[in-house]
Amino acid sequence: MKLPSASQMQQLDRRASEQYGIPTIVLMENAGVGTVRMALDELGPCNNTFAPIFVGPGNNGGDGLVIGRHLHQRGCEVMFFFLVNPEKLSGDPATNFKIVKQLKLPYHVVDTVERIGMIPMLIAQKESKGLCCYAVFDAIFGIGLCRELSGHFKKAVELINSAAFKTKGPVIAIDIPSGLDSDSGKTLGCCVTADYTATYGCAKPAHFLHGSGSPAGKVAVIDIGIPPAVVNSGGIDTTLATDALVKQRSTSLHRAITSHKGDNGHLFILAGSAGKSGAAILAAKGALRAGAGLVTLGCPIQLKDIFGSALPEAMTFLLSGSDTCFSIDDLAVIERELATKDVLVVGPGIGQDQRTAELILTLYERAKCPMVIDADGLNILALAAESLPQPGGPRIYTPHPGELSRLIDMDSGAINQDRLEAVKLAVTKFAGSKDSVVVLKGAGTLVADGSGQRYINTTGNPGMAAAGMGDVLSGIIGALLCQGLAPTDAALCGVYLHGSAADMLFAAQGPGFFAGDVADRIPCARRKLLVV
Ligand SMILES: NC(=O)C1=CN([C@@H]2O[C@H](COP(=O)(O)OP(=O)(O)OC[C@H]3O[C@@H](n4cnc5c(N)ncnc54)[C@H](O)[C@@H]3O)[C@@H](O)[C@H]2O)[C@@H](O)CC1
Ligand SMILES: [K+]
Repeated sequence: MKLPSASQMQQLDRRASEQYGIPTIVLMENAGVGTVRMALDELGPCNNTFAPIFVGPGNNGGDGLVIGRHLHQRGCEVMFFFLVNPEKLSGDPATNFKIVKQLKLPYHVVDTVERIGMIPMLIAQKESKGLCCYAVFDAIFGIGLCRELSGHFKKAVELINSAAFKTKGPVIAIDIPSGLDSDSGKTLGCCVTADYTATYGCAKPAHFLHGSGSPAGKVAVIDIGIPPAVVNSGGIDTTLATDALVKQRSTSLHRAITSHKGDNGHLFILAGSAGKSGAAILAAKGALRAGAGLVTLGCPIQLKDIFGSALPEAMTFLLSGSDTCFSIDDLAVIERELATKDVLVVGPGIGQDQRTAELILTLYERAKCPMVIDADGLNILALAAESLPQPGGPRIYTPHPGELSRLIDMDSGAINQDRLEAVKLAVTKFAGSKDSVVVLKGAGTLVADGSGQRYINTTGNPGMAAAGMGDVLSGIIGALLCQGLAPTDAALCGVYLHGSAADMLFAAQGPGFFAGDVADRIPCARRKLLVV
């Protein structure tokens, strides 16, 4: 599912009307009718109910007027609350206002903070007639929002979000919750927290950038009649990682009946150090559960006993360059080992010892195989950012916002304000080459590649904010690369499977599961996706 930016969406609307002659008022009518159908499907009939509709100054408000008209036709008592003087509306919203007036539908102008304060009393009058609220419709601002909410606009949003209002009925946001920036997901002052969002033509990035905590609630995409050819030629570079997309990108993971371990790749992992041996075990576990044929853990001498006994399915390769950590003195033997391996995972728990840093930077430059770089591997790259060599092969970087902040020298607060832009910056500024992929972890994990494509993941939950989750993910991505997926697909499918496994645990028991539990669920998540 393509996710256009606000300006791309405006272009799609424009092309539908200018190139194909579809009048914008028809698009608006389709939007309103589609929303009412969605509401009826979700909430049941609306006769003998009432519905407050908050109407803003632009076309989003116009959608609200169409919705009100069609609810009225089905027996609902609509109450329009205009946040601007409706006589000053122009274009399609003005036309729809004229129809509302002809139909003598009741409306109130609430264009000051004081007038917003009167809304609860007006609603109480409806309730005193024994009517229940069907839903509250937020048609204040859509993708045309261009500055922070203030004054009575802010007050209206606060009223919709207030505890007293929430008990009245579900909130349905029109196109996008008012106050939410469509491209970045940033809240401009404050934003409506909706139960449902009816969005038009295409969903927008902001609907999914907050992961399972989205203020958009359940999102329904309403077909308003924009020809698919317009959407497909819109140059949209952001895509939602849906079940269908991930299925399509992972079909090559299907196992032949005659498959043997040699067919499924050999992963080499450099992870862990004294006190952080668990990072290596979790990465190896993630990789084995995600189907890597063979996994070998590079092993500093001091960790020999732990690595040897913790996970019998993984092999170990003793590295004697340093007792406690990986070292540049291990380079020759590691390079020999890599000749028989398909993919390298580096970073979880390795620390930032100078000898380790030299090793990682040299491998970054020389290893021809795909390399997944996580945690301290990323911190080492960040410290060397000024003189970073060109990578020797495909590289997949898996930072969380703090690590990305060090990598691209951008404040992590600024990264969180616009994660889509930050991940794009990272893949161009830092990663550079066509085969580079950046995975920005968090609620609504992002994947960006050197071709300019960006993906928003749809799986995962707050239970994943726990130790070792990233280690498991690096192993999963390494395993998918081993099984032949291209770097972008390995990252995309890896984050999806990781989140999907965690979602099974969250549904069964809520937060408190371990990273290792997530690894153990990967085969179920994979089976759900691939059937085999
Ligand atoms: N153009 C089209 O063909 C279609 C547009 N549709 C609807 O139109 C919406 C976009 O319409 P518009 O471009 O008119 O934009 P909006 O309706 O989102 O609002 C833009 C108006 O709000 C004002 N504004 C922006 N931020 C403000 C703030 N913080 N405080 C006060 N005023 C503020 C702007 O100056 C402008 O007057 C979409 O989200 C969708 O709901 C749908 O009807 C489908 C068809
Ligand atoms: K809205």
